[in-house]
Amino acid sequence: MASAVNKSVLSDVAAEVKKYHFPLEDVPRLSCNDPVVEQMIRNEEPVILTDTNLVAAGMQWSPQYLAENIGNGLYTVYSSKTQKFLYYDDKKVARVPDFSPPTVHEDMTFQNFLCKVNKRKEGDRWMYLQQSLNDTVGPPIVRDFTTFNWAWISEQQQKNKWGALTSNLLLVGMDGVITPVHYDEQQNFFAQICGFKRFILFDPSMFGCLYPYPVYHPHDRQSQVDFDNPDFVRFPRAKELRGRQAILGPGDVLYLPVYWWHQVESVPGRGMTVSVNFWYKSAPTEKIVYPLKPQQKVAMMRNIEKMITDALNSTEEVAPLMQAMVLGRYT
Ligand SMILES: CCC[C@@H](CC(=O)O)C(=O)C(=O)O
Ligand SMILES: [Zn+2]
Repeated sequence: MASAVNKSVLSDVAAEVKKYHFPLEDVPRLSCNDPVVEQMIRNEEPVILTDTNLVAAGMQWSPQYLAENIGNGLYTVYSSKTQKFLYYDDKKVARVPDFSPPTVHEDMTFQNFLCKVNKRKEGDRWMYLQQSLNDTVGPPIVRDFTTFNWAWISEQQQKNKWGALTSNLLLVGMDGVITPVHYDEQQNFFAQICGFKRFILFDPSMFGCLYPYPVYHPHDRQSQVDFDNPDFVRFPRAKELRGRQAILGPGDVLYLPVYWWHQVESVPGRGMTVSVNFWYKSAPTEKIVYPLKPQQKVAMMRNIEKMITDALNSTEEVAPLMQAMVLGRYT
């Protein structure tokens, strides 16, 4: 099946998206039947799949269709003063006394969310609905959900020995919203339904150039580098960033490997976006093979940070202890 997204539209969108200080190479767009795809997924390389038919009847999930069919359940809607929706973990806020949450979240019906978006005026807060699909959705949505291409995606899960499907997040964004650069600890098949999303991706070995917040911080897994205004004094190695770009249109599915950094932008001027992601627990490490993969080193650094923070029972003492271990001895 040909790519549902028209190539000339994709090149128009590519010309519209914001440019940053780092070079970007295009992620390949391939048919899911291309033998190269199986190898790329096994090697944990990002790839855009143009013909999975993964979300099938979900392709009719326009914001209007969802408002008419999703029922009157309450959904999590984040609002932000800016276009950026920097994720924070509620459970870690207590550890950072002067932390001020960059977004506010409230539960509301889908209809109320859409009404607020349609009534929004210049200067009002930006809004982004992010809700795990669960059994509160209306019967038509449940029916559509059953038409997803579960045979194909379960085959990927089994072939790559991934763990359980942990959630399907329904993402409905205003035109122009941005999820700043971060990594997740799960494998992700990301299905684009409405509008266009531009992914900026960096492989896990770029950890040293993206300066994530400390593990105990509410912004754990998120980079401290602001791509719109990079602070090269605090974060000098951000100059070394070299990334990849994936522009997704309706029907496209991105394989986003675990620990790969990504910033996700709902392309301005192309309408509201609707996406559904599929998060899977990653495969357990069967046998340690050297040299270790960058992902394994990130997991190791996380465990060491957690262990030291818990053992010291103090966040302030972590850096002095690690500096005492390393400065003048290993550097
Ligand atoms: C809360 C998850 C947001 C999503 C990015 C986006 O579509 O804005 C993402 O980061 C992911 O699927 O991993
Ligand atoms: Zn993510």
